[in-house]
Amino acid sequence: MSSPSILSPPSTNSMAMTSFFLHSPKTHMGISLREAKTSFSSTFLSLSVNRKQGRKSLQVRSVAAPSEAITEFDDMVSGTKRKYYMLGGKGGVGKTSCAASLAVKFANNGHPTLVVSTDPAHSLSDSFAQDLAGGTLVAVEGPNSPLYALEINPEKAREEFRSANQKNGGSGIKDFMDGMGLGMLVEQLGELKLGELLDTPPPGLDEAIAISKARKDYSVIQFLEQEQYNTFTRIVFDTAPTGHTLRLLSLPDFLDASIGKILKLKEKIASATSAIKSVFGQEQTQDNAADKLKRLRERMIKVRELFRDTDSTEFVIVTIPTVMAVSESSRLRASLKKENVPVKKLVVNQVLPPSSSDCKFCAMKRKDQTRALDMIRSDPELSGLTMIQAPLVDVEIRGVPALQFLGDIVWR
Ligand SMILES: Nc1ncnc2c1ncn2[C@@H]1O[C@H](COP(=O)(O)OP(=O)(O)OP(=O)(O)O)[C@@H](O)[C@H]1O
Repeated sequence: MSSPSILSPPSTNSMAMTSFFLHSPKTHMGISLREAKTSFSSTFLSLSVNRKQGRKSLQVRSVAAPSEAITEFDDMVSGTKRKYYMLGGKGGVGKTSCAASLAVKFANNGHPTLVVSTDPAHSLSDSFAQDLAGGTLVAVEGPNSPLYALEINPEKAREEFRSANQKNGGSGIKDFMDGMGLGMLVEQLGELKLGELLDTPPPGLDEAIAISKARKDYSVIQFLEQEQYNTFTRIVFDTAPTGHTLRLLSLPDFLDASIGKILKLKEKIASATSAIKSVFGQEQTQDNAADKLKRLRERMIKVRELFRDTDSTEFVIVTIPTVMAVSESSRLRASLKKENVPVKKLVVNQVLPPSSSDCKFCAMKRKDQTRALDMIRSDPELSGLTMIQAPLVDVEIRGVPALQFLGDIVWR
């Protein structure tokens, strides 16, 4: 089965018109652009086929159906206050495609947007068909408003962390933690044998590194605090598969608790040293370490609040219609609930579109998917979420035009 390739740049007018040149028109299993017209009812896709240089030019115009005057996407796109969208779910279900298509759609709707991948197995570069590696902000070409992407590499950062940790005297750790924007923590905890503490990294540290990134300019805290990021009104996270994401989300709590304990210890040590020093008549050297730690703790609380703030943050679960993926999504939703992370939507990706001429394989597959969709409807964790069904399409979703096409189907 040969995949059609997308060769043309997108049309960028406000009617969400997408123009594709397709080599082959459709396959049996996935939705062809023509089938999209009848399958996913709240968007009407009016298609016209032109002959141009021997290829078919297909124009897709999407118009909101009257019954959906206020759509889910209207809600997501409205307002210039910054919003964070975190997309997560089981490996391979389409998190990156959905996150990238959402970012493109935000940018095409006037939002300067940043899309960040915290998945160790990055596929943002593949998804945008552009090299985004290197751990710095890279401009994505194509959308109407600025769209930047950032791939954070936790594996590499962890290696840096370990080798830094093995250096003598703790300066390596200090340099590395400085790079992560946590240098202050090292300075203040120098006498508490931080090296030993860091030698046995607590759960969630990988994610701390991933999220704070080797360059402090790109840590989540920086996104919150630095003026230069004020321009981004939408930040979309393509998160790592479920387990990593949960650890990441519980991290602010973990750090909060750890810093709380360290603070108490620090205060005890400070009062003990000051008692000794006063006996020997030395000047009291109680530094403001405790204050600094308190400030760090407050910043961590800010991050935690961000994850839990229903006004600014939403975690979108992405799944596919299989029993295994649905079961995992249900567990993810339960864990997110426990963490008080707001979840409203469930994207069910790769749903077979209706067809009057199913082959045996397609009919079986459809039956399977119907069972999984029913499972979602009766699942106590998932049934309350808004279900967004995204069709299995017959083109590989790569590059801005394809992402724009997917975005116009999924995010309505
Ligand atoms: N609706 C769809 N129709 C057809 N193909 C799709 C669809 N959604 C995603 N894909 C394809 O599925 C593959 C996996 O998608 P993607 O990389 O977005 O998943 P992921 O969940 O981010 O994966 P990972 O967990 O490995 O990062 C890609 O080749 C992508 O093009």
